[in-house]
Amino acid sequence: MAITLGPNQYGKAEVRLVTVRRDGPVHHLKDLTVSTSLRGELAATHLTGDNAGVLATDTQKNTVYAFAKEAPVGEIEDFGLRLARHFTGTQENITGARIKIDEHGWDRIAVGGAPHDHAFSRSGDERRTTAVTVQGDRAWVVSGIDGLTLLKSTGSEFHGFPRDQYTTLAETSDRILATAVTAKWRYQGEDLDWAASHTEIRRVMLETFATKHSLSLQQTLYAMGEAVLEKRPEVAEVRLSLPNKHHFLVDLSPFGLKNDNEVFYAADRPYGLIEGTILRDDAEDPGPAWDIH
Ligand SMILES: O=c1[nH]c(=O)c2[nH]c(=O)[nH]c2[nH]1
Repeated sequence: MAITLGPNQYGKAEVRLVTVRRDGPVHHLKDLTVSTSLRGELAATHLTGDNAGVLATDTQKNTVYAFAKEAPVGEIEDFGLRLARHFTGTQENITGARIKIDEHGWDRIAVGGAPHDHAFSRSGDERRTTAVTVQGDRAWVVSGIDGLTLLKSTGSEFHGFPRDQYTTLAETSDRILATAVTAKWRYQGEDLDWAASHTEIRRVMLETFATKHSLSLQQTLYAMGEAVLEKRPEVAEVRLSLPNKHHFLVDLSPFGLKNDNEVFYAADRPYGLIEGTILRDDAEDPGPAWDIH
């Protein structure tokens, strides 16, 4: 039996980086969680412990902080591309790099109705994300949204599903539909206005969730991805992971009360998990863009 080293990568996970841009009295915050992963000729350290080609994960973390000082961080996609190209361009045996970045939002605190110069409140659970992969001369950018919780209180049905001896779920023509969106979209090209693209993709997905009458969360998932591809030519492929955050009608009959679709129990777990990919049939080869672990 022969044993070999399979695919591997290494890096520093979840480097917490906060920058303050001090342009006069109005400060600008960036709050990022950055993870680096390097790939390449790394057999020696695994097989013999020879670390001559291992750029320490501590150095990778320091590079993130130094880069944040040396130039404005800017959009997360650009920061990721700069870091990835630095690692592959300066370490002989490092041929590939993936930089994952989550951006946490902050809102200015309103004081007397006016946004404060330097006091902020966290925007909530939603994060803007990116995963930049550089392999040789090529780059792939997959950006997205995490933790965007949505709910519609009508305009959702679920019926017509098979019934077997284990089925108890009642058919419904009017239910709450709620989810927490994890979306990832693969860009074609990298000379893009990342922030504007993110804003528009988010808007299209939200509008579709709100306006598409839903016969299943699967149908809503497809509609959201399809709308993004129809409206945003820079996107080749959309992947969505949508937990079905069940809201069960509470049985009020023991109290002599009728529940007219008004009182719900918001279940925590288990939850349905609906996942899917929507893509252009003429999209260019995804390369290593998705092989994320
Ligand atoms: O939109 C839904 N899709 C399902 O596959 C499913 N399964 C289930 O129990 N409820 C729902 N809702």
